[in-house]
Amino acid sequence: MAAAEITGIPTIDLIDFPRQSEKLLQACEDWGSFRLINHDVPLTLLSEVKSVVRSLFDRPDEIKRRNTAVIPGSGYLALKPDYPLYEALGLYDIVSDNALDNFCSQLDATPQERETMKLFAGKLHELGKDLGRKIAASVGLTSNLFDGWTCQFRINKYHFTEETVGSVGVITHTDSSFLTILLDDESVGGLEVLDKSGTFVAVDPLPGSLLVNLGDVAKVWSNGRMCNVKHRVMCKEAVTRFSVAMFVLGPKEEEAIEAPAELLKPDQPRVYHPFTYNEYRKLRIAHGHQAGEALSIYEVENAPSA
Ligand SMILES: O=C(O)CCC(=O)C(=O)O
Ligand SMILES: [Fe+2]
Repeated sequence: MAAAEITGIPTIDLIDFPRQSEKLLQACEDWGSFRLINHDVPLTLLSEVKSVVRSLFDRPDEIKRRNTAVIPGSGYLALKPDYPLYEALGLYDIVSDNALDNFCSQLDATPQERETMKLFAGKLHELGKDLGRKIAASVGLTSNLFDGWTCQFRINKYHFTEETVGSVGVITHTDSSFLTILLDDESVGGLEVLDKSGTFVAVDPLPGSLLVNLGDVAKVWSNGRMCNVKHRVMCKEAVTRFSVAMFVLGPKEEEAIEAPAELLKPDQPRVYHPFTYNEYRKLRIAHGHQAGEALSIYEVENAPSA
């Protein structure tokens, strides 16, 4: 019997390392998106986080509006006439106890809700750092790649109804981060990633798993080898959808993002000039670029196009 055709994003089993190192690299290069199974974030914590998220969005409007942005786009995003299905709350710098406490206070979180968010932030931060080491190892580097990097949470609510089935929840974009760990909805689908042939592929829910999407910083760090996956969220059914994204953005402040020297070869010279994350984020927003187009500004002339 012919082998079944494999469709959809790859699955990475975190307890099968270093055996899956090559598969991880392939997933980063071919898709820029993969499911993570056998992570060590307890399932009970995942479902507690989902309850906290539902309850935070149920707060009155004036409370949600206290969740102001620390950097552009990092705070509360209300439903808008031209963007009517998507609402979000944000927490910039999940690693700082201060920022986490601030976020919880703004939203009048109960002590138990605070505890859940703190536990979840800690677990996801550790998972992020583990992925950083594994991605570095997959290209032959021994590095605590994400140590000291800034991480941001965005908590998403999609107001899907009968009338909105078939319309766009979030438009096609890339994440500006190195990578994003996503706790997607355990039962409501809608996320789609663009594959290499330019076709959107549905990412179906898999309860208990997490999802990783690589962003623009990963493309630069890998000298153009890894894919900053374009993705969008479509309304497929009339059920409210929730997700939580943790963006591993980039090194703090003035530290530049660039491909490490070990990844450069005589026939693979540097593709992008170094830049800082904040500089890039500002540029992306200023140009209204959503899908990594701003990276072209940093392209090194005459380098092979990525
Ligand atoms: O909700 C999702 O599944 C995806 C959200 C997303 O792409 C984002 O927050 O950048
Ligand atoms: Fe995204």
